[in-house]
Amino acid sequence: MSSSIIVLFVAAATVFFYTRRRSRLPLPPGPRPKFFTGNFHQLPKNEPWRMYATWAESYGPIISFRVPNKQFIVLSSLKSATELLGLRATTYSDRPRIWMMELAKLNLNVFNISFTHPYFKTYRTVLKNSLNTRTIQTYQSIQTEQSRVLLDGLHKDPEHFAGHIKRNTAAVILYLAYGWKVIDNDDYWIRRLQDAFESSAILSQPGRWFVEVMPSLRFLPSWFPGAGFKRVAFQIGQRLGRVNGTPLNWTKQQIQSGNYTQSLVSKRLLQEDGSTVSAQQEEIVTWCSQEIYGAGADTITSSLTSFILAMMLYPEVQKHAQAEIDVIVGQDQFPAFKDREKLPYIGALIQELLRWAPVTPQGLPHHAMREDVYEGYRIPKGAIVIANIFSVSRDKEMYSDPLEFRPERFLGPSPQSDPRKFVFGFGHRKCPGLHLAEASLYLNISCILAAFTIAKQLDEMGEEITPPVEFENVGIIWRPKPFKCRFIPRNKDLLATLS
Ligand code: HEM
Repeated sequence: MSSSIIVLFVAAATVFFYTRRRSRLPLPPGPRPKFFTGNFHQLPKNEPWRMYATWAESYGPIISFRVPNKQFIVLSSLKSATELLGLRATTYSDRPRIWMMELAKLNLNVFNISFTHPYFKTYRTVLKNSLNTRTIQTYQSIQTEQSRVLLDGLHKDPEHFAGHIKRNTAAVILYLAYGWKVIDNDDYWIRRLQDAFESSAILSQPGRWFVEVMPSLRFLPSWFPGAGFKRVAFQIGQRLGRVNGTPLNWTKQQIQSGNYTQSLVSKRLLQEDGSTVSAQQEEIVTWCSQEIYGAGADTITSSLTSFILAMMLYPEVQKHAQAEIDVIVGQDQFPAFKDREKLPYIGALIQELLRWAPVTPQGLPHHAMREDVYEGYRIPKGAIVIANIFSVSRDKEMYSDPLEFRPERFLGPSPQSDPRKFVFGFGHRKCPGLHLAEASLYLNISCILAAFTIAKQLDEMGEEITPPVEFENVGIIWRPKPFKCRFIPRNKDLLATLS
């Protein structure tokens, strides 16, 4: 009896002292907060990752700051991001709660869903099954078809190159998600989905909604003065729900008619014995298919637009890549998927593109599910943990002259660190679309380089105009600001095969 009491006493004392020791540990260093508002006043509305990078220069690779009701930890080195978000994934794979998303009833979407929600694992399985390296091979024919449409658009209407790129990425995703074939530039669904996703981005806009600072406000009735945020959330939620149900219902009708194309939705809804799936399974398919559009279209579009900008600014890189294509593929055909392994410079160019212009410079926020200790610092339970992909991509110890676009850095006997270790995120939340993204980038980039030379615009005197290299963020996506360029055909015979 007495020995059990001693054991219990020792255990309790150990827990007590250990917890005290942990909670006495300091938070990672960071800018001095104000008493009530924390560091809110220092956070810019746009490109916050630049501010985090500046702080990291003063305070080191692990920093902390706070805004009312939220503690942030920002990881600016590959080591810290990998060790926490990757190696300790069971602690860091949750997402922070966004109350406006919950009020709009959008919290079950793939990006926001809690790691502990029973749907989480099923989402990842559905996405993995549709986006793994083997399955994406079945999308090669639609990718090739849409790549030809893109080249044709760039040839006939180069001024609107951004629109052609957008159509290309959206068309591939709508096809693989729903079996829907885009046949013109002004596709009804692309317009509606785009519109819906852009309007929903304001729900998670940092600093916009006071309810994120004072969550108890969510209990106010929507008619109450000052509860306008609830009406906004409700309206956006309703609107998105209506838009998102439409393509899924279309696929269901196609399945019922017996005349349908295999897609993520059809594979999930169609039981082998012909029976219908449960409402819960249908809900899972609805979220997964709509989020594939939300996640896939804008990201690849941003990267392809950055590619056009980089080729215009670095003509010697462009020439090198074109020379590789000409030698390996020849000048009488477009590069195909079968040529991918034989084009190492194109592979390195894509790595450099992902590093030089990271599509999501601060990824998506992770959430600490329990208190943790790292390098002598305390990471409190509930902290929002951000991997600053932007800082890592500009880390001078990993990348010499990081602002330069230099694919060579990934070639030769001692290549620099592969950016795919961080640009697609970490741990159990790592991007499930990375293989599809890389395949799309490969095909479109190699075909564009085979067909055109991308060049700067000319002024009235025939002199080249160098546009400023300016990026903007739309939600979490970073993309070049609109710019002009020329697509000079390299091979008229090859382009003639498009018509
Ligand atoms: C260049 C293209 C892309 C980049 C750079 C990119 C990057 C990322 C990053 C950084 C995350 C957050 C990971 C984390 O939380 O640690 C993410 C999540 C995600 N991505 Fe991508 N992505 C790209 C393309 C795609 C594509 C094409 C798809 C689908 C077809 C896709 C689907 C998703 C989904 C569903 C998530 C949410 C995963 C979750 O929260 O569990 N992404 N992506």
